[in-house]
Amino acid sequence: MEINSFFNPKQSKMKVTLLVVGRTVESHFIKAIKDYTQRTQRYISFDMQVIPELKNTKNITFEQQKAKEGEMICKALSPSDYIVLLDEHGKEMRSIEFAEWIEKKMMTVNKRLVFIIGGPYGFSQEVYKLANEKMSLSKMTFSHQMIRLIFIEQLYRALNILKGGPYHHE
Ligand SMILES: C[S@@+](CC[C@H](N)C(=O)[O-])C[C@H]1O[C@@H](n2cnc3c(N)ncnc32)[C@H](O)[C@@H]1O
Repeated sequence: MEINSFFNPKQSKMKVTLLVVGRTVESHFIKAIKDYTQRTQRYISFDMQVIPELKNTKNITFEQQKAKEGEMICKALSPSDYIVLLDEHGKEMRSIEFAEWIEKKMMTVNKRLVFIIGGPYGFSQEVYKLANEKMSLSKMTFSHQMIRLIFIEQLYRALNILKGGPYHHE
């Protein structure tokens, strides 16, 4: 990849949102997510939007939980959003390929680029139908809490690659 150290992500109109289901509960993830969020915000407009977790899930099936979470995910989206589901069955990329991908999106997406992490049982069919793309961060499955940190670190890494920074070594 040709690294463009003059590239200025702040000039892009694109806003990146990471949409998640349920608050982050573990303090070690909260701390690290905050750190990588702040680093990422030096480069780009980025926020994490949290859909409140469902209450009393013991009395409903996994499918019912996915459907209810799916309804809330759909409500949080708007027709102008470019939607990417983080999904273990999606397309895999190397970090440098993800940097190139995000650079293209900065030039073509003028509104929100929304990455979505599913709840503990994944996405409902309604959410899959809205997706523009599906992206995998590994063939392995991570918890819906842990993948937040893994994704934000990769986003920060991609932006640092585009700026020609020292964070990524290949
Ligand atoms: C515990 S996983 C759900 C697993 C569920 N069996 C499924 O098929 O989606 C919770 C969420 O974390 C995210 N996730 C977990 N592992 C992932 C991976 N390797 N790549 C991308 N996203 C992942 C996805 O958004 C998923 O909906």
